[in-house]
Amino acid sequence: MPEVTLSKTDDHKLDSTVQSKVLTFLMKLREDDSSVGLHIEKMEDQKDPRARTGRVNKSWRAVLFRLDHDGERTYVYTGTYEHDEAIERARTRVLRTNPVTHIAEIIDASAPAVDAATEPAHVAAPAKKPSYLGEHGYPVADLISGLGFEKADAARLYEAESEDALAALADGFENEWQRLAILGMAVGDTIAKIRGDLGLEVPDSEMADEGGETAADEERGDAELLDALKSPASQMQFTLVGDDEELRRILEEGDFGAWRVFLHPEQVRYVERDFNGPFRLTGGAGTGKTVVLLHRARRLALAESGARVVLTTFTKALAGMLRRDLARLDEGIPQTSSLGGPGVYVTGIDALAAAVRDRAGNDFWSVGGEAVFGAAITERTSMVSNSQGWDAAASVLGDAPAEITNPAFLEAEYVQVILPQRVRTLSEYLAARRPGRGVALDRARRAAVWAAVEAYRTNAAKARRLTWAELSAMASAFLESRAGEAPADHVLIDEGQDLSPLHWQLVRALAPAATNDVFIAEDVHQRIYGHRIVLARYGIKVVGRSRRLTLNYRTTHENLLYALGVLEDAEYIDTAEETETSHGYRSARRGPVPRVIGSDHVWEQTDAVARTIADWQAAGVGDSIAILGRTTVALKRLQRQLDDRGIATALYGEAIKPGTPLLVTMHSAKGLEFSRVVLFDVSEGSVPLPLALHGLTGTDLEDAMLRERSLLYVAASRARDELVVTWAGSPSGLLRS
Ligand SMILES: Nc1ncnc2c1ncn2[C@@H]1O[C@H](COP(=O)(O)OP(=O)(O)OP(=O)(O)O)[C@@H](O)[C@H]1O
Repeated sequence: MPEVTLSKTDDHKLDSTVQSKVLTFLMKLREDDSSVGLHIEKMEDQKDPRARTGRVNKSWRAVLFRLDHDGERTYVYTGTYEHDEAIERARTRVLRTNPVTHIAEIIDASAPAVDAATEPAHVAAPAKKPSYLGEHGYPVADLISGLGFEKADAARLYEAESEDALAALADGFENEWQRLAILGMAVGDTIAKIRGDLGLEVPDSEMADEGGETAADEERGDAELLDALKSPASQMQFTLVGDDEELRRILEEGDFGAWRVFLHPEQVRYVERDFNGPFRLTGGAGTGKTVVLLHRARRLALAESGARVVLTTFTKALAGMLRRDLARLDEGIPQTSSLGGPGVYVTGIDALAAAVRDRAGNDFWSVGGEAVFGAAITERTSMVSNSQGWDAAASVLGDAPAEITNPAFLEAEYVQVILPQRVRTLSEYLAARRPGRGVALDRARRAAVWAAVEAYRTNAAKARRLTWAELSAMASAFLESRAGEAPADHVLIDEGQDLSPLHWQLVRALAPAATNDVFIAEDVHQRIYGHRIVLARYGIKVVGRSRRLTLNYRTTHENLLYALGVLEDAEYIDTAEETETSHGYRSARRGPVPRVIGSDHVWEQTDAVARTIADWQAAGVGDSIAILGRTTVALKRLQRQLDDRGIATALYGEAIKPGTPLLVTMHSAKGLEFSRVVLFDVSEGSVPLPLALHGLTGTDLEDAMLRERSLLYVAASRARDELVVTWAGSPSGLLRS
């Protein structure tokens, strides 16, 4: 039975009847390639002796390459085309191992070859106009002997006069590695970095000579090619199919399922590598961090039977998506619904604290109470948000300065200082360190704050309520008291930037320090909850153990630039206390420049939104449209107004007819993506939301402003293809002029 390796194709764009014929064809091929009806045929004058076509139906042909080794046969399927085009491709394309990088690639051997005698340096000489690559220190010889470009291709790239022109050329190249290398050069990566990103370990001395003869490479053995197909850089484009079901899924899902199969070599590295302690993967919105986490969770769960893997994130909704996507990735991954059980336990971080409580039984209230409150407490029956109860507690402070009577200040002090340090008495509070807290507190002020804390705790005890932050603190304390009985071997965290100190303490207590104990995906630019924190303070040391992903899979280049523009003018410090940069992000896809529509009046803005949606729907893009707004109230009002204009929409979470545009708050949009997005009412007075800044001063105010900026970035980075931003009156100060 032959094996089939699929290359990334555009087959999902084919008519569905042709697609189903392709599936039947490939299933038959896997069964028996000599079966009548497949018509596996060679071409006249074909450039690659391995090339074949196969009959999908009367008008369509599959283009294949046949490899034989050790009595085994493998077909590399490269797509289905109309008869004549298929014949032409099979005649002219060569599947080979790149002589420099050993990546498997498909080249067009009909392209006129550049004279082999031409010195590489002279290839670029005819370009009289300024060359972007030339001016940015990429010698043409390096493109050829460092990255493996053909001379003719290197010459073509040298003709690009700007970064944009260079990036635009990427689309015309047939192989993933070529497109990524070009995008890398467009954003200024060195050749060494590009090689590193592609996972090319071959030392320079082992590379082929500059301009090595490609004809000789065509004759390399099938065995070598089969080997090359397995390299990480080749696996971005080629995948060996395990069974017919997998074959069907890959063909049907096309681009949407690509994340399951065609990982970037860097993603593969972070999935496969073992780390001796915590590791942090950073990267902008859409750079595939969650995809790495999902694959890594699978890897860890399947590597060792009985492994207990916890996969967690900030919200319940995001955890639900992780659970769904893990099953999508591989139904065979054992998922467990109980903490401490073998398999992957996927849940939100607060639910994780609740799982520790439920597993612990009565001891939880005595051990946790003692550690956090100074004495055992009786069971609390009502779980409430961290903000609840501070208004009443603040009232005991009478006419103390506004800085410390502000409920948001008190809540932050409690969650960032008092609970993480398990401060139980006034004297402990007087001695507590308050790093990163802007408002200075002398003895008298600390005593006043402590009085508010005591009132808060007394009120909560009476009402038998507990906040999620307190629950986390108690859960960590409980786990610490049971050293040697930790319920997890590996904890993987998504959206790490949003977790609070108490969450990190919980993470630390869940899995003992060991190989692959903690793996964090985070993007500090997307911190929309909580405060700036330093991980090392909570026993998680990631300094020097952090890497960054830069290739954006989600949005077009144009949308990416726009979203990144929102971050300009602000400084972001990450959890390892390093300044986060947005430098080097790139996207392989192109699309229209985002449109900003300003209106004098609110009703004009609504008209503009209605027109935009109607245009998209008229153009047949009914699917995957979202309108993102700052608050649910504003979105509900807009929904009524759009309804009056004949545009039906649905609030996110409601059962809807497929194709209905969704109204989503910017917060809920985290983790989602849509083809077309309207960012609604990014006006002064709406974004930042005055209520989110109310009463805050000093660092708390700065932090809240940063969160508002991040929220806009999160929202802008949800659009895959098209982005429209609207405002009324005056634009938000967070929008770029
Ligand atoms: N190797 C890949 N091939 C194709 N698509 C990919 C790949 N990796 C990720 N994607 C797709 O890119 C999009 C973004 O991926 P993902 O959600 O993992 O990014 P992220 O970095 O976690 O984003 P965010 O920070 O915005 O949540 C998803 O649609 C995902 O399926």
